[in-house]
Amino acid sequence: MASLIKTIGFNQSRKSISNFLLRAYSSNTEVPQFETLAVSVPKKNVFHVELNRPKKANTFSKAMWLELHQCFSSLSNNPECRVIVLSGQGKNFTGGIELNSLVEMAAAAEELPDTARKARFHYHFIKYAQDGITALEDCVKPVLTVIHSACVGAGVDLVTAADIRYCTEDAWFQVKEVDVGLAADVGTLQRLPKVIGNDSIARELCLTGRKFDAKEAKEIGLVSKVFPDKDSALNHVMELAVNIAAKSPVAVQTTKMSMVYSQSRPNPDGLEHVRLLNAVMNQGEDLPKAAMAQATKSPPPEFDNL
Ligand SMILES: CCC/C=C/C=C/C(=O)SCCNC(=O)CCNC(=O)[C@H](O)C(C)(C)COP(=O)(O)OP(=O)(O)OC[C@H]1O[C@@H](n2cnc3c(N)ncnc32)[C@H](O)[C@@H]1OP(=O)(O)O
Repeated sequence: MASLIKTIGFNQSRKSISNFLLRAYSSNTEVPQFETLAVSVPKKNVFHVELNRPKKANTFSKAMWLELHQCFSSLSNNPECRVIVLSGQGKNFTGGIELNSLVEMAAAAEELPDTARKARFHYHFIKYAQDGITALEDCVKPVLTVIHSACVGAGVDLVTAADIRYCTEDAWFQVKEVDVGLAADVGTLQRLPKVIGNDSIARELCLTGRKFDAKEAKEIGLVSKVFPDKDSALNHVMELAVNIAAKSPVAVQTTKMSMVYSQSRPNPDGLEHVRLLNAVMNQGEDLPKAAMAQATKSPPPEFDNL
């Protein structure tokens, strides 16, 4: 390592040295590549997924729905990945669905000969889009989001499928589907009321499509913290991600699975689910290792990837 640093040269700043080491570290880790998403590994076991269509306000193209599904499914199965940070590149988090793709979808369905075939086409397209969003919830690794500027339409569907949401002071939100002639169909109507725990506010936001700002998002519980800007939000979220990534992946991932399962089920079902999960997971090495460290006030132990 010393010779590696020497070759970088003395005139480079500390920051550029750490960036170099970051890239060197990343190159040893398998990082999936996509057209509409940028994936990097800024910290050990922490993957950063960025919506990457900044010139088009990170709108959801047909490819983006599929790539979200592929990306979060692959990270769910990647043992190196313990926590995922999700944010957007450029000026906005996302402007929602690419409006021309909605028009194209309607036109393609119109080409079909009858109602049954048109309906089946719409059904498959909606499922295709839903799968891109639900992939965040199905992913067993926690997904922490940083939302800045516009988070419109499908953006709200996306962030309500994540585990933890932070935003910047300039963030604003809009469940805009009703204004483009649609009932939101990729998750907001199901998840937003549960996320904020207030059905009346959720219905008001979904039925009116009115914009709301970061302050209101915090008040209603859509986001848990508001930061002055994207850099400070990302710095904070990376610290949080590192903290979670250092914990037992068995405990963290089982916690997420149990909370997702229990979100829309009666408590007895959730309790049975976690009983069955822990009947298996408690046989792993993480429980005795972590419990012993706590009991003896030892430094936190290291855990194997899962
Ligand atoms: C089965 C799937 C069901 C899913 C349904 C989902 C529904 C929805 O998401 S409804 C919401 C649809 N989105 C909108 O109505 C937003 C429209 N856009 C805007 O309001 C603004 O563009 C925005 C606030 C997002 C950003 O404003 P800003 O001033 O920062 O940038 P712009 O110059 O307006 O945009 C930059 C370029 O991006 C293009 N663009 C933005 N949004 C969309 C969009 N939704 N669809 C297509 N293109 C979009 C914009 O035209 C600019 O492109 P260019 O002119 O080539 O520079």
